[in-house]
Amino acid sequence: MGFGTVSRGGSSRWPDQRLCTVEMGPPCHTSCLSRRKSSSSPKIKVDLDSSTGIAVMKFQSPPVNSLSLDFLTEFCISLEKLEMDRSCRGVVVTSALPKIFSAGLDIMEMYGKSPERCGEFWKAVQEMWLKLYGSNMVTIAAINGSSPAGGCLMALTCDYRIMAENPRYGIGLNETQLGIVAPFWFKDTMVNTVGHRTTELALELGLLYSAPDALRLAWWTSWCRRTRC
Ligand SMILES: CC/C=C\C/C=C\C/C=C\CC/C=C/CC(=O)SCCNC(=O)CCNC(=O)[C@H](O)C(C)(C)COP(=O)(O)OP(=O)(O)OC[C@H]1O[C@@H](n2cnc3c(N)ncnc32)[C@H](O)[C@@H]1OP(=O)(O)O
Repeated sequence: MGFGTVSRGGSSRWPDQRLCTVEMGPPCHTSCLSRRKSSSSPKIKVDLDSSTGIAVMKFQSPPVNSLSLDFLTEFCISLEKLEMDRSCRGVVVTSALPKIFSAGLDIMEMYGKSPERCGEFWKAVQEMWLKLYGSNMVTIAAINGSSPAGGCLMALTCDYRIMAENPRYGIGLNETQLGIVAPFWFKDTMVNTVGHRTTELALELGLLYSAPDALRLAWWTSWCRRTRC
């Protein structure tokens, strides 16, 4: 499947300044509650605070938030709904599970399935990327756990990234370590963030980075010491 032109940002919902901090705590006052809209699908929970215009999209698909066809479909529908809500200016994607942001593409979707099902799955992967990359909202990945391969793609596709520091959390396009090749547009998304040389090395070796190492290579807008964002 080819790609059309992707528009990125360019709406009044974009702030002029780079966004460096994200308020992710509970509502400060009960009056805030009335301005919160929540929706939940089996794998994704969305909370939109209309007073700030910030939505938090939490992945809740145990054990590892793998990107199955169902997950990707729910993700695209949730993002579309936020896109249509003019009160929403930005969205934070994060995980409700401990230790895992997303394990990437669901391996079980790529094994023993019919060509039709494979086609549907692959289209959903591309759709996720197109919708996230082309979003008019400010998109932020709050990476509170491991994020290999497709999980890393999702984070790289956002405008900004913040990662929790924990030596057990790794992020990267590690497909080479798995004996598969990262598709060219996975690679391009990484090049856009960290440049050619770093991407070349990372993909050749299938590297997973810790938060401080990734920060050194300019992956992040910010990082935090708390293990849970
Ligand atoms: C169909 C395609 C058709 C056309 C496309 C054409 C071309 C495209 C070709 C190739 C695509 C290339 C792109 C690939 C991108 C990807 O994302 S591939 C997926 C890569 N991800 C991984 O390999 C992740 C592997 N998992 C881990 O490293 C660890 O599980 C993780 C660090 C995430 C968590 O570790 P831990 O907390 O110790 O948990 P466990 O390892 O014990 O795992 C718990 C259970 O979760 C299952 N699981 C883990 N990862 C996945 C996954 N990606 N998909 C499905 N299931 C997963 C794991 O098996 C355990 O299950 P169990 O409890 O044993 O039942």
